Amino acid sequence: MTDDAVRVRGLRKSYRDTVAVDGLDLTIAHGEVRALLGPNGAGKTSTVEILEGHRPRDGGDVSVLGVDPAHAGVAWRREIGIVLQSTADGAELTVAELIAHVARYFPRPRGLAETLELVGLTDKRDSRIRKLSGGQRRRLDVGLGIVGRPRLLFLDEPTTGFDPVARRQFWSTVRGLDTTVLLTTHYLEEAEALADRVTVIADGRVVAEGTPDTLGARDVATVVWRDGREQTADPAAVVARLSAAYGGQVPGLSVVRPSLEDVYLDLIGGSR
Ligand SMILES: Nc1ncnc2c1ncn2[C@@H]1O[C@H](COP(=O)(O)OP(=O)(O)OP(=O)(O)O)[C@@H](O)[C@H]1O
Repeated sequence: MTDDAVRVRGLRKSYRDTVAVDGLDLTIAHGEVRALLGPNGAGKTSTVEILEGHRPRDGGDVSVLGVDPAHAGVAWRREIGIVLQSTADGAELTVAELIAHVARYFPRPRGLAETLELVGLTDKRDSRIRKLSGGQRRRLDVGLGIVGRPRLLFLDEPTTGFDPVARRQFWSTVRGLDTTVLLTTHYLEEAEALADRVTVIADGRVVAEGTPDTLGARDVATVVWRDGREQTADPAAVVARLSAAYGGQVPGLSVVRPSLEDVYLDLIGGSR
């Protein structure tokens, strides 16, 4: 086992004249939840499909669970869980039947009850798949992705079309998993809720990487008061200083931190 679940160096992929991935580096530690963010066409899907072994690359080094996906076999594939954007097939089967069916492909699958519990579908075990709501189908997709106990789970825009309640339920499902996760999403809130680290991609390259709290100098706050403003990583100290200077209340005081969306839009600004 290598130290990292994913290690990518100088990844390149072009489609005819379009450079989709342009020298991308990515390292994901075991157990980490990593979010991949970027505008439409940034190269996220191309990158993820190369990591999944579903797309050939033009250049660069790729190691996923210690193996090059371009030459990986069945044993490696069983350690990978993939939840695509499409929804589950098998509309006439029940939830339990489909999960049990998929479980047979794996050497040591999770039990049916545990899988249903993890994705919040225990009540739906005997429902036909065609009768599930969109959000329930998506949870079933995740159930199918984790039933084989993958060491690495790919989630591609997992909550597109979810209502806010279903989205939060889904987030708690993902937080309950004990596996490395690579998540692509267009929801900044989702990245903030789930990811240990965030990688922002634009034009096929990494433009920023960090924790959701510190990405793009997000930990720098602006202290504004009636007579001035100051940027600082320690707003409490600035407020204490001002308070002493004004002898108590600081007139017109506010402390503002950029949202993850603010820093994200700033980071990709040049690529649009
Ligand atoms: N099969 C393909 N043939 C030709 N060009 C492609 C193909 N797949 C992707 N591209 C192009 O490669 C670039 C990167 O696309 P990719 O799908 O990797 O981006 P993405 O970040 O996943 O975008 P989105 O957020 O829209 O899903 C785009 O310019 C896209 O048009």
